[in-house]
Amino acid sequence: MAVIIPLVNGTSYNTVTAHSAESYKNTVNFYTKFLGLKTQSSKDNESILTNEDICIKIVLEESNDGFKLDEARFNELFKLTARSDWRSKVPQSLVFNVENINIIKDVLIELDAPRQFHPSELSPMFLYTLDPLGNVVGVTETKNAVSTKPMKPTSTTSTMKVHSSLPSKVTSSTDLAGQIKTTTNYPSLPKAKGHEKAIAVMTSGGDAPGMNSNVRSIVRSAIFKGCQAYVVMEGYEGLVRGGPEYIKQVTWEDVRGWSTEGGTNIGTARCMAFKKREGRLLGAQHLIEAGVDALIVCGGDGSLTGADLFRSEWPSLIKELLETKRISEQQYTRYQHLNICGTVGSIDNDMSTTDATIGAYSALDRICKAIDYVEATAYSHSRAFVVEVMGRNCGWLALLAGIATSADYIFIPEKPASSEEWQDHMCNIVAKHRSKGKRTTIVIVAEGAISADLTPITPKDVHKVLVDKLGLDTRITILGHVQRGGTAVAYDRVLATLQGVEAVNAVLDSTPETPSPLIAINENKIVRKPLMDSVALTKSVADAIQAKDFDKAMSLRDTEFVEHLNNFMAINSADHNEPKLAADKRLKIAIINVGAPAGGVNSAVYSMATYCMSQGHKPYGIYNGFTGLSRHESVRSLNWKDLLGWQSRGGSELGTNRHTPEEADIGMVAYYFQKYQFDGLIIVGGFEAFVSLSQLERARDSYSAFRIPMVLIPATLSNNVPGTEYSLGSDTALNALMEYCDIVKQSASSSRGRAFIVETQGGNSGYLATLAALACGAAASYVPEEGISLEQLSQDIETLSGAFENAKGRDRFGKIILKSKNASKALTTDKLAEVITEEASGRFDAKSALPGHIQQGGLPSPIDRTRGTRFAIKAVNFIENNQDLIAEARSDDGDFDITDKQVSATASVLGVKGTNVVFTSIRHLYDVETDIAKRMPKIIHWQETRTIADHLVGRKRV
Ligand SMILES: Nc1ncnc2c1ncn2[C@@H]1O[C@H](COP(=O)(O)OP(=O)(O)OP(=O)(O)O)[C@@H](O)[C@H]1O
Ligand SMILES: O=P(O)(O)OC[C@H]1O[C@](O)(CO)[C@@H](O)[C@@H]1O
Ligand SMILES: [Mg+2]
Repeated sequence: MAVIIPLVNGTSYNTVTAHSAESYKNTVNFYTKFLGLKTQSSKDNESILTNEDICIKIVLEESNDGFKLDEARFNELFKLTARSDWRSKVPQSLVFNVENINIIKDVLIELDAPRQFHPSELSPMFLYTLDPLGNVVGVTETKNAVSTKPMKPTSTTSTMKVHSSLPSKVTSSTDLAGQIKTTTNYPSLPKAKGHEKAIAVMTSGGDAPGMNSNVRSIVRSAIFKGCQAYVVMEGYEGLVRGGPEYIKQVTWEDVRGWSTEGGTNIGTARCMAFKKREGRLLGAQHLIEAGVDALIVCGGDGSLTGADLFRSEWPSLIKELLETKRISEQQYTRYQHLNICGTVGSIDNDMSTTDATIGAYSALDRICKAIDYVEATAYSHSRAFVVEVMGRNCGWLALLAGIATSADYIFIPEKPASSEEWQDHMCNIVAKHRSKGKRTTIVIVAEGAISADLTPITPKDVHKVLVDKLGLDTRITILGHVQRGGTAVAYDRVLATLQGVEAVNAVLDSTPETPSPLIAINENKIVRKPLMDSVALTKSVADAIQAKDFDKAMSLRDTEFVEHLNNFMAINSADHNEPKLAADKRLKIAIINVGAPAGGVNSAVYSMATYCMSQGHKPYGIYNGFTGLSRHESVRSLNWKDLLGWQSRGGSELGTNRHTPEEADIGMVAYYFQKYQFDGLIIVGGFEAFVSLSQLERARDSYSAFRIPMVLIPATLSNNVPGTEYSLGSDTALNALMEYCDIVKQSASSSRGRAFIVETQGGNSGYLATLAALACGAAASYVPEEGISLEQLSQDIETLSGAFENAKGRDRFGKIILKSKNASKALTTDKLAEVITEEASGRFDAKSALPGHIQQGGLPSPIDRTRGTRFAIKAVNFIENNQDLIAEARSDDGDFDITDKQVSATASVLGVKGTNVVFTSIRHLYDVETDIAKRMPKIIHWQETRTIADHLVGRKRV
């Protein structure tokens, strides 16, 4: 056995996997004792350890081999003496004296120079392989890919640089050379050998944008893992019909370019025959005839209900097939278990246990754009519009569109009212909005909208009420199938791609005992859920609606759905209903933008203000950042009418700049905080906003005006704010960049032998480049976290040349490469294009393409708008909830004494982490989790995405 001990520089974190409880404990001890790392967080089977330079995650996996390393052994193996520059300001360099290397047994050390040095400064990386007695039997110089050859033990003492690597598992020393460069900690994609399964994918039900990305990802992941990939054409219809025309084996090339295409290229259907047992019997027979071992179904609640039924009936189906001699004894034995998995693809977002279904955000995007357009003509004529959106049994599209466009009223099946109630309620709200000076009225009706007695509410019904009771000039717009059309938004492409990879993993992990999985997303994490439970829960919502138990239906919907609905009702009734809170609970809350503009910032301000109004608080806007405040006292009370339309606008209506309070004059900032007696502050912005919050928190000792709850809503296209995996604006930016890439890719395709190098913004963060590469199927991406090594560049040019030669003038061969502006100081984007063209020696050429500030986006994406609302309301709640805590810290004589807990709870960053939305103390984030010099969090949450993006385009890593 061998174990790899990785160390990593500050830009990322590595995962060390221990395979027994004891080695887990010892590994943790090792890092804490010898390297002085501190526990940042820990669970039973996982510890994250950091200091200012390193962040390592140690994970205990199930013991598979009884492998152990005890502490004494570690001591023996590693007499590590940290050199004096260990904690110096050379964050990427960790230098140790490693003694007694010749007695190292079962241990492999990857030795290398730090990652981000200029290639000319890099020393070679060696890979030592040791025999069971601890002798070094092989050394591989991986930089030049020198093959392993036996050699004598090396000297007992040497000074070496220990390089980062991300080994995900303990592996046999014999095949380490192949494994060492697999640097992933998310869904680990082993090399293509060993699995010989045939994995089929189908799309079913209504098509949804993103289905093609899902199919592409499943096909390529399956092939990558050494499986055969099949597609079932036309949904369940193809299963029922069977044969090679409907169940086809496909190749890597067959799905080229699919991620940019809307609809589903393998066809879909609503198949009545599959609802009957005879249809499913035929389906089982055809799957077995085609030799398919596993089926992945991408479809909505109906399709997955069908899949679940198929799975549960499988034993009886194959028994019948055997008895009627439609399959052989051998086939019966081989296909005992139906290996099935669901990836939820439907625009309706009506499947329980997942926050989003593939296609739902693309449909929402179409809806919001349409309503933004309608809004303009409604304003011109001062008209009302009734807009019908899709969603047969689910109001998600209508609800989210209601929030994203600040519609006046929505009708959804989950929250019906009696006929009289809804008429009065709607007219009341619309009339109040009109009386306050609003010229437009937008009412959104879900296709499945009903009243409390289950009678459908149609756009015509609503139209009649608006005309008859309010006398409004009213029009109806039915959006129809436009909502399902077009290419997928970035979120859906990424979701579909990651879910595809995870679905193949799940299928390969599956045993006859494993419940069939459904691949879901919770907040920002791809997770597996039992298909059967998800189907049952989804059905129970529909049953509750049919039984008119609407409270139950609502309680069975995801908590986020309920949260969105409450938020919509609160901001929609702002300023004309009686405020919720008693007078003594009402606060003065300020909001400010800091940093570059980002999509969703205005939504946050709009929602913060309207929510404050509904609660009874007084919202203030601080215009033009901290300099606006210190120089011009730019504080204005926010009023409802002035904010109309902000929800849908790009940029920053408050005005923004990058100055922190200290740069602006923190004394003046404190003075105005005192003058206006603010009870809480919400900062919306990126890294400068993060630094600003830290400055204000640390200045509480000197300025009592800052002794109030303060919270940061991250908003930056760089998505580099510590404490969160998502920042407002990053989705808008990703979509703007993706659309740009699709266009240049099309141009490259038409020119045949051409690649475009697209330069992305994002400072030192490679987030945009990485995610856009995944969404567009880019041939490569270069990011600041990795730099551009000449070896990798040569390899990429080689791969591209090979691809162009194979293309032989066919279409869909447009190539793009994403490059973060800061990926290399020496290689500018133009230079890179020149170098590639030169090196390609006429086989193809490269051109640079600079989207620049287009990446800030025009209209904010629905994701940024609705999350802006959600975060703003959570931020106000944070300020409300922490008033008492900070009051405790203020003593009578004006001294300020605050515990860590109080800091943490009263000055925090709101963020999405994994499956949760959390508040994290600014002091902790600043001191522990941030690389201030690089303006980056130490932990890069999207690291794994790079590996997947590379695998799916066949990029070879040096
Ligand atoms: N209860 C069921 N038993 C067997 N098959 C089913 C069942 N429900 C649905 N299916 C199969 O799944 C297909 C698609 O279902 P449905 O039309 O409800 O769409 P969906 O998957 O919910 O997607 P969407 O709602 O997005 O259109 C059906 O045409 C049928 O073939
Ligand atoms: O395209 P079809 O078969 O008319 O189905 C329309 C239905 O499909 C969906 O778009 C997806 O389920 C529903 O919102 C809509 O009611
Ligand atoms: Mg459905």
